[in-house]
Formats: sequence, C-alpha cells, structure tokens
Amino acid sequence: MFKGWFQRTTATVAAHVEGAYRNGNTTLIELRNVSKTFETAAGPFTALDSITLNVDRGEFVAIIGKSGSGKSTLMNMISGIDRPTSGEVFIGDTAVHTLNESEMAVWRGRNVGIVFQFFQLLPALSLVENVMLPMDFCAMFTPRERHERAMMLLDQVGMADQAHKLPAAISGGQQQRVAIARALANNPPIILADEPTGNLDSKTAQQVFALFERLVDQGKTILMVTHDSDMARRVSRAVILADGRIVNEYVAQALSTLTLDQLGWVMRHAETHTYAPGAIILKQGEPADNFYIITKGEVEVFIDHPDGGEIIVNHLSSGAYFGEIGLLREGCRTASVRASFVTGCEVAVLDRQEFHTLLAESETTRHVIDRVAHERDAHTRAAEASAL
Ligand SMILES: Nc1ncnc2c1ncn2[C@@H]1O[C@H](COP(=O)(O)OP(=O)(O)OP(=O)(O)O)[C@@H](O)[C@H]1O
Repeated sequence: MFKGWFQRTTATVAAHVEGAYRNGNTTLIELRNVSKTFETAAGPFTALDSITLNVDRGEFVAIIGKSGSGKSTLMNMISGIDRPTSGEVFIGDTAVHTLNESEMAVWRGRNVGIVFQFFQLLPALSLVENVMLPMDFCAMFTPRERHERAMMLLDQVGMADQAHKLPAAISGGQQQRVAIARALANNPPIILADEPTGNLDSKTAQQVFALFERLVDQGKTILMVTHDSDMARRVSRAVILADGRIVNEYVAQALSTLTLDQLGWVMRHAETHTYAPGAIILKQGEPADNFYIITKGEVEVFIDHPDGGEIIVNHLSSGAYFGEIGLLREGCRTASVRASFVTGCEVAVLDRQEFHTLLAESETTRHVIDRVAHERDAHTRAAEASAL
C-alpha cells in the first residue's frame, strides 16, 4: 500500500538529520525507550514496545501504521493523555511522564494543541466560544484578548465570518478548521493530529492539510496520524509503526518493496550490531551466514589483490544492504566488508534462514535483491580486472 514512497521520504529524513547536526540540538520531542502495556481480559498487551524517537522543532511528521499498531497510544504518550508503563517522555525541558494530573493538564493546555478525527467541538458553544475555551481553561491572555485572539485565529483558518454560528450549522471541513483554530488558541509549539482528514472528502482534506503546512512554515511542530499515503509523502518525515515498534527508517528504505507487516517482521527478527571504525564485518572466502542493513555510518567493500593489498570496490551508507550475494548463492563471501575508518557503523542483521524466509514472502524483494547482487558482482569483476 505504501510501496514506492519510502525512498523519497527517508532521503528527506537523512537530509534533515544532517541539518540538525549542523544547527546544534534542535530536538523538541524525545521518547526514550517508551513501552506501554495494557492489562486486558486476555492478559497484558504491549501496545508500544521500547520506542525511541526524536522529533526536531519545526518538523512535520506523519505517523503511519496499520490499525492497532500503536499510533494513537504513541500520540497519547506525547500529549500526556496516557503514561508510559516504562521509559521517559521529554518535551523541551519538561519530563512529561513525571507530571502529576493537575500539572499535566496545565502543561498540556499550553504546549500541545490536539486535533481529532471527529473535531469534538462543544455543540452548545459558538465557534468563537469553542476557540476561546482553551484560553479560559489555562487562564491565558485577558478576557478581552481572548476574544480578539479567537477571532484572529478563526480568520487565519477562514472562518471569522461564521464565528457566532453553532458547530452543527457548518460543514465537517469547516468544523475541522475551527478545531485547528482551537488547537492553536494558547499558541502551543506542538500540534498533535490523529487522522485529522479521516472524516473529510478529499478536496476538504487537501485544504486542511495545506493549513497544517502553513503552520509548519510558521514554526509549529506537527505530528499527524494518517492512513493517506499521498499526505505521508508530502511531509518532512514518516515514522512507521508496526506492532508497537518503530520501523527503522533505513530498514524501510533498504527494503522499500516490503509491506508494513513484513517490515514489522524484519524489525522483530533483526539484531542490531555496532562496529568500531575499521572493524571487519565479513571476510572474502568465508561462508555466508548473515544479511546486513546499514542503519548508521558507512562501510567499505573490498577484495583481495592477487599480489597482496586490497581493491576497494564500493562504499555503502545508511539505507543500503550487503551480504546478499553469498546468501543467494548459498556459498562463500565474494568480497570483504569493513566499517568505515571514519564513521564506524551500525547494522540490522538477519540470519540466513530469516533472509530466505523474507524472500519467500516477497517475490518483488527477491527480484530486486537478485538484480542488485548481479550488478554488484559484475562491478566487482570489472574493478578486479582493471586493477590487474
Ligand atoms: N485502554 C486500552 N486497553 C487495552 N488495550 C488497548 C487500550 N488502548 C489501546 N489498546 C490496544 O493497543 C493497540 C494499539 O492501539 P492504538 O489505538 O494505539 O492503535 P492505532 O494504531 O491508533 O489503531 P487505529 O488506526 O485503529 O486507530 C490496539 O491493539 C488496542 O486494542
């Protein structure tokens, strides 16, 4: 369903991450090892499993995943509507998971604007009263300023001329625009939107999405749960959830032909290994055992020169894989791979059996990896021939 767009999305993410390093620490939302387990009649159920996530100020992030993958639970951890069973949630300098109920309500009212799929405007209040409500609740601004500000926000979403109507008198798209104005009432840095366009026709959904884009341009940080792959493609970053875990963005990039279920399977089975700069990961001539996806840093691929020394045949970075040739041929390694002397590397590793299980599940992935292996092999032979 989401095939084809991982590559573009993840490339944008990579560019963004580099930007973040250049600009120093711009992290606004930080989840550290967050897990959430619900007690159910059938026993404990883990909805979020060791989630670690950083979102920078000004990012527009789509949260994607199948129904039940944990998207709403994740949003609730960030808004403080629900608390993690373990792990930590920091928003700016605030340790959200440590706030008591009354501190939480005040903190949330000032820092997070929430937009729901079904708008949730209070039916007995006019539109302008609905937008004033969060300011009243948090005692922000003077009463007169509250009215002026609510009118200004309604104007921003194109609804000022209907300010005194009741919600029932306007369309769904208009109600959602008012709900966005309400979310902006206390000028929070973060907007959390749970399927904000899920109940709108596509034209209205586009207008609401464009409104979010404008808010990001104005400096807001937005996390939006969506099932709409077109929208997910247009944001700065997509976070994919599968069975309560975040699918590593580089794993998604490397295996972009897999379904969300299959990516979830990879995340459950892959082990993470870290290699120091210059460490040998696999050696030419040794039996092939594992498949590797680079999730951090770079590697060098090289072959032995018949007269001694080595011939470098490739450099690979995050989002690339290696180790496939020996596994596909059920043979030995045709080249050696070592972690870059500059960056070292981190890899997600599947063993031989897991690799073959995956290819049996996804014919397209088998086809793509086969082709890459073929091209790489030809490239290595050519590099070898020209070095002799
Ligand atoms: N209060 C709860 N008690 C028990 N189980 C819960 C509770 N809240 C959520 N769950 C379970 O946790 C899992 C994740 O739920 P969540 O609502 O986060 O998924 P989702 O990805 O947002 O799904 P959807 O797209 O359908 O809204 C689901 O299996 C759900 O049944």
